[in-house]
Amino acid sequence: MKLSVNVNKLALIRNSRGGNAPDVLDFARRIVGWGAHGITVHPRADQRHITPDDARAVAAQITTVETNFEGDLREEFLDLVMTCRPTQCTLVPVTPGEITSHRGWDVGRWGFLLEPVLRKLKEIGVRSSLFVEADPKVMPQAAAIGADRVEIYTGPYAQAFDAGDYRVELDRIVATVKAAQAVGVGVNAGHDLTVENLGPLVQEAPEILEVSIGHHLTVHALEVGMERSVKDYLQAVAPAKKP
Ligand SMILES: CC(=O)[C@@H](O)[C@H](O)COP(=O)(O)O
Ligand SMILES: NCC(=O)COP(=O)(O)O
Repeated sequence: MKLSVNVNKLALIRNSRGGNAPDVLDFARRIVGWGAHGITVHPRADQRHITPDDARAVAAQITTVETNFEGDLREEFLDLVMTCRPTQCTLVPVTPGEITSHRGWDVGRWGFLLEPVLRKLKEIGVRSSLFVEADPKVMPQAAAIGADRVEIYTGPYAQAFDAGDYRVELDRIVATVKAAQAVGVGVNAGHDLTVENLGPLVQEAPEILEVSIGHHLTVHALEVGMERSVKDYLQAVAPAKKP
C-alpha cells in the first residue's frame, strides 16, 4: 500500500502568516526524500491552503514519485489539471462552505457530468479516481463511466474506530474493495486516517493501492516534534555560557 502525503495543512499554516514558512514545496521534496510514495494536494476554490501556484510547483518539481491532485469539477481546477498533468486526478464533490470533505460522489446521479471529465483525463494520460463512499453497489457504476480508480472516503470508518466499534464500517470497505476488483477498478482510500486506525485497514484490505493522508500525519508531526522544538527554543533563550 502506497502512502501519498497530503501537504494541505502545511499550506494552511503558511497562509495564516503570509510569507513562505513553512515552505510547502521544500517540505514536499523532503517528504519524498523520507520515503513517501507520493504527494497529494487539494486546491480549494477559496485557496485557504494549497494555491494554484503550489499545485503548479508540486507538479513541476516533484517528479520522482506520483502526484495526486484532488478537487471538484470547477473549471479552474480542471484547467490546472490539464496544464499540470499530475499522475492522478481524484474528483471530489465539494459542498460550498464545507470545512473538509464529508461525502463521496453519488455516481448514479452525477455520472453524466463525471464521464466526460474521466474521458478527458484518459486522453491526456492522467489516471483518474473518484472519491466515493464505501458501497459495493457503486463500483460497477464507477467502472461503467470509465474511472481508473476510486478513493474510498474513510471518514465514517475513522469515526467508528474512535467510537470503539469499527466492524461494520471496515466490512463495508472490504466488500467495496472486492466489488471494485471484480470490475477492474483500482482502489485508494483516504480521510482522517491515523497511525492507529490504519492497522485494521491495512490488515483486512491490503489490496488498497494508495492512502492519502494529511491532517493526522501533520498532527502526529507536532506530537513527535513539539518536545524537540520547545527544547531547542529554551536553548536559544538561555544565557550564553561564559567561556
Ligand atoms: C478528499 C479528501 O478527503 C481530502 O482531500 C480532504 O478533503 C482534504 O481536504 P482539506 O485538507 O481541505 O480538509
Ligand atoms: N484524500 C484524503 C487526503 O488527501 C487527506 O485527508 P486527511 O488525512 O487530511 O483527512
